[in-house]
Amino acid sequence: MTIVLGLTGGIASGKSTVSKMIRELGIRVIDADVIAREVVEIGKPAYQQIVETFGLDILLDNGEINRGKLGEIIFSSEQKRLQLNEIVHPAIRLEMLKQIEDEKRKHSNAVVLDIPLLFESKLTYLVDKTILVYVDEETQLKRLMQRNGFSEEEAVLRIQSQMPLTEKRLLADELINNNGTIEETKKQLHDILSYIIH
Ligand SMILES: CC(C)(COP(=O)(O)OP(=O)(O)OC[C@H]1O[C@@H](n2cnc3c(N)ncnc32)[C@H](O)[C@@H]1O)[C@@H](O)C(=O)NCCC(=O)NCCS
Ligand SMILES: Nc1ncnc2c1ncn2[C@@H]1O[C@H](COP(=O)(O)OP(=O)(O)OP(=O)(O)O)[C@@H](O)[C@H]1O
Repeated sequence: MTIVLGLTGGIASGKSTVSKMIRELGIRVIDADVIAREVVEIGKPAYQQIVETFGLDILLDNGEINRGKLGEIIFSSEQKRLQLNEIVHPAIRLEMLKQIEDEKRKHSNAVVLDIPLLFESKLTYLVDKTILVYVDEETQLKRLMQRNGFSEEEAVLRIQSQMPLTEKRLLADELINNNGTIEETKKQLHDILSYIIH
């Protein structure tokens, strides 16, 4: 039996940092953000729908989607964000399901889905257990501004487009507090995995 773990968090809460640690243990991680990029490549059905919905202005000179520009649009309008979600989420979900099935066929002990919107998109049915990487609001804002070079306003808009981490904490099976050092986070992860995966 392959156990399917859902790794989630908020924007810049540390999911990628934790998923890298998981990969280092030899466990396969399926990254929803990577899949989200692949399903909107030129020529894919979702690409066409995005251009029809948001117009040619959101394209770069080479025809690819200008992610910075599309981000500005969808993180400042809930209606636009829901429109984009409706276009891309079904394709992301299908691809994630396919990759989970691949891993089950290989009889791996465990596979991890790294997916920021696990709770918002009600996708917990895909996984056996959920692990939340959380930080306090101040740390989240600071790390997001630093990593992406966003102004406070841009960073706040993105954080507010997701379910608050305080709410996600009530929904998750396991919690990793990532306010501290990388080593402290790694220890929590190892403790959780050694208890879940035998
Ligand atoms: C708007 C886009 C083009 C911005 O691209 P960009 O390269 O700047 O950011 P990236 O994709 O790396 O996402 C960064 C983080 O933003 C957050 N985020 C992304 N999309 C959304 C969304 N629709 N709602 C809430 N938060 C989101 C997530 O925490 C994600 O980890 C891109 O995020 C996108 O296509 N989003 C829609 C698909 C989606 O929902 N992805 C989230 C995982 S399923
Ligand atoms: N414990 C930590 N101490 C200091 N910095 C950290 C820690 N954990 C993560 N970071 C930094 O915070 C930023 C956000 O972390 P990371 O990219 O892992 O978040 P994420 O949840 O994957 O983000 P996203 O939702 O945008 O994909 C990165 O710049 C990362 O290097």
